[in-house]
Amino acid sequence: MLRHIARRLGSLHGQQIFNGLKGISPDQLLSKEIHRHLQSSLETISPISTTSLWPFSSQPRDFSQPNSSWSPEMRKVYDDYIGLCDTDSENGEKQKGPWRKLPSYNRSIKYATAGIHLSKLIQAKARLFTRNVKDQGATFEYVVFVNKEEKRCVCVFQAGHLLEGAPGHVHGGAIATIIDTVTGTLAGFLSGPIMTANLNIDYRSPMPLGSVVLIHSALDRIERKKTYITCKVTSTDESKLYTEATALFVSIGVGHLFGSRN
Ligand SMILES: CCCCCCCCCC(=O)SCCNC(=O)CCNC(=O)[C@H](O)C(C)(C)COP(=O)(O)OP(=O)(O)OC[C@H]1O[C@@H](n2cnc3c(N)ncnc32)[C@H](O)[C@@H]1OP(=O)(O)O
Repeated sequence: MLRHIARRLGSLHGQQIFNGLKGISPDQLLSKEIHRHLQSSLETISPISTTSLWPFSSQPRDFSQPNSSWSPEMRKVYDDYIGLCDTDSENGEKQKGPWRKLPSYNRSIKYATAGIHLSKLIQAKARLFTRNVKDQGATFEYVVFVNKEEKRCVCVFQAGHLLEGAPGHVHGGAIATIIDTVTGTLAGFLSGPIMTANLNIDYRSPMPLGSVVLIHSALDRIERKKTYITCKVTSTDESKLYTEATALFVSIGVGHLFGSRN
């Protein structure tokens, strides 16, 4: 079964996992041995900072590209950060910038289900929570820029009209969702595969629907398997504080995703 899973992962990562499975007899497939093989195979896989985790297509759609729903404010902040990313100079040389825009896809690996077999229907329809509404601008419009050297990231987030909680304002759960996403993206970028263990949020000011805000996340510390991230949500000029948060992410082995705690 796991050999089949590795094949279905396809492309780069699946092939690397599959190579790690060669020579394993069928009765070993569900043993602890398999988790060790998967783990050592995954150790050869580049972290998400260098390659995409997308296993289905060589050209997935990046949902964090500008679209017509973006307000001028969203577009301006995006352009400002793009200006701080790597650029190609006129003579064709790459100029290093401190920031990097991360791509954002709307699906993840469908077999990573902690051992629960998903129906074909769910496999086909599963989508990332923050990217599952087709109507552009209706929910989460966001793009994450990461600064590897400073171990921090900034997300430019435009909160759509379907995220209403208190009248005219963004739902606290939607704010928690985008904070979990951004802090989790940074933790994953720095520490590899993680899951959220704890998220503490202080809501300081109500956020009007349609707002464009910055979500600043930074590494606090790493202790063994634990990656602690701090987070502040502000207006784009940083004069107004909307939300503060701290998050703990725990590193997981591939066995955690495939149904064991190894
Ligand atoms: C592509 C787009 C990407 C977007 C990013 C999305 C990020 C979003 C990520 C999520 O939302 S994940 C979904 C929500 N999270 C979960 O469903 C996690 C469910 N919980 C678990 O699977 C496990 O409890 C968990 C992985 C969090 C911890 O696993 P273990 O309990 O096996 O951990 P372990 O026992 O090895 O503990 C490791 C350390 O973490 C500590 N720890 C674990 N859970 C903790 C907790 N809740 N609070 C504080 N400390 C905790 C634990 O005490 C220990 O500390 P020490 O190293 O000091 O001994």
